[in-house]
Amino acid sequence: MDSTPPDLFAQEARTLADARAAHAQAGAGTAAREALGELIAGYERLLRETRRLVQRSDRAEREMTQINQRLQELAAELEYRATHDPLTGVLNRAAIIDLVNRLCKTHELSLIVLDIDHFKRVNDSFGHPMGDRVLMKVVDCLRQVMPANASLGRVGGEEFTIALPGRDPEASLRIAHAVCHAIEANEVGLPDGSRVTASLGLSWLPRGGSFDEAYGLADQALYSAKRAGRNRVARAEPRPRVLRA
Ligand SMILES: Nc1nc2c(ncn2[C@@H]2O[C@H](COP(=O)(O)OP(=O)(O)OP(=O)(O)O)[C@@H](O)[C@H]2O)c(=O)[nH]1
Repeated sequence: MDSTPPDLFAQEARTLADARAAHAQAGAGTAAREALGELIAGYERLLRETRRLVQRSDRAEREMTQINQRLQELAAELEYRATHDPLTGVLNRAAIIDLVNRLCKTHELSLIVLDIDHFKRVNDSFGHPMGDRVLMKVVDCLRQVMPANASLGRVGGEEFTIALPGRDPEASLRIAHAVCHAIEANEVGLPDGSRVTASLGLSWLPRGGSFDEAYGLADQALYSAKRAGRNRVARAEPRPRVLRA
């Protein structure tokens, strides 16, 4: 198939060819022939200049399209960097807080706060890069067990939060236990073969809550789980739903 673009000035080129032919046939030395010759030269110059301007504007349009595309890519990259944790790729603190606050307006919501147990020991015994590796492995594991509509964020060094919108307290508790077991069963490859475990605090709020409220309750529960021996789930008393009369 011919991919050459149609000549925008085909009509003008034909007119010029006709004028050249008329010029060739006009009687030599006549004023009309001379005037036609000047007209043809001027028309040729105009046509050449117009073609050049059109080419330049086409090139500028292509460059603008490329710049626009690059700008869109950069904006998406910037948005991603502003909302994600660079190490693990999960939502960062500000982004998960924002998301939970939005979800709370329309959903009842459970919040899990998860803290890796004795994580300092991992860093101290095997070095910071191994600590980073454990964080990434834990996130991989969480992604595998979390329900599809759950959201995961990193709220602190070795502390993550999972938002579970639209789940009742019992279903959320089952998910929290599944998460806790999955982390314990996960092979993270520590040099001494030891397991990594986590403690989890769980809170549940009816629609209309906030991140601060859900996090405060889950954090207290997490503290209880740590005090009770770690590698377990503790939950805050679910705040009762307000039922319409
Ligand atoms: N490798 C690595 N370590 C981190 C990162 N952020 C925080 N930490 C470390 O996480 C550790 C947290 O330790 P602690 O708050 O004492 O808690 P813990 O040792 O997990 O003890 P418990 O929570 O009581 O079970 C500290 O050693 C921090 O340096 C990180 O991005 N990478």
